[in-house]
Amino acid sequence: MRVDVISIFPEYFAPLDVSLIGKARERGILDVRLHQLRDHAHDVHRTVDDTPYGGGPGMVMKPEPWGEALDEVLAADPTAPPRMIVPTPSGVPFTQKLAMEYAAEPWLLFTPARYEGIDSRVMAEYGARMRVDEVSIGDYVLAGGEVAVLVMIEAIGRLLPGVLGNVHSAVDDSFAPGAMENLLEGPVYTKPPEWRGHEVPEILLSGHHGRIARWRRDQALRRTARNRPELLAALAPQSLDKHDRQL
Ligand SMILES: Oc1ccccc1-c1ccno1
Repeated sequence: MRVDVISIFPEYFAPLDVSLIGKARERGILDVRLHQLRDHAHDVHRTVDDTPYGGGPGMVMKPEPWGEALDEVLAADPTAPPRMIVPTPSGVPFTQKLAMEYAAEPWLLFTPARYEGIDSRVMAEYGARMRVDEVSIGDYVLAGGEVAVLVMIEAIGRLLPGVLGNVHSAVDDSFAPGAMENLLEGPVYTKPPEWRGHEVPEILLSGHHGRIARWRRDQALRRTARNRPELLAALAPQSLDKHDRQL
């Protein structure tokens, strides 16, 4: 997968050089290319923003630098454009389902904005040429979209074939399709069996895989009921068995 990011702070993406995503890049699974938006602002101050038409607080990102930067990226393959993702508090929710959809794409283009956002004519111009998604990573306001892009690249990148060492990790994720879909993951334990007087639940040392799976599902249901009751309410009734309903 190719991923292009246009930003005035490309240095924000240094974390993509390390750990899981860094290794995926080294192995050629992920090809991340960063572009400095200011290289496409040609005045002496390399200006990328201006005051909003109609008044109001803050500044809006000018269309010209974005247009030049986007045209340069798209020139790589004009016949098969990327999917453009615009992080914004006003976007559709970024979910595991959307991450899986994006993980199937050959080319993604992220356009993190600062200030009050990008002049809307940019999305109108490029929306006529390719799929442009406005996406939110949550109901809060950031100083800019770079952190949102980091979140999305990690969530998408870990789903690419060959990135996760243990294929089951992605399948067993919270929110991944399957038996635990829309349930939060329960508690996890590792050695030592006792630590500061806290013992590992006996069932996990029993070797009874069926009972262990049942215990883990119970713990997932309890944690989901406690922390995200709306997810439990949204579960299809047939996805809860007789035992689940007794909890
Ligand atoms: O708060 C933001 C500011 C700029 C770009 C994106 C965001 C955002 C907030 C939540 N998801 O995206």
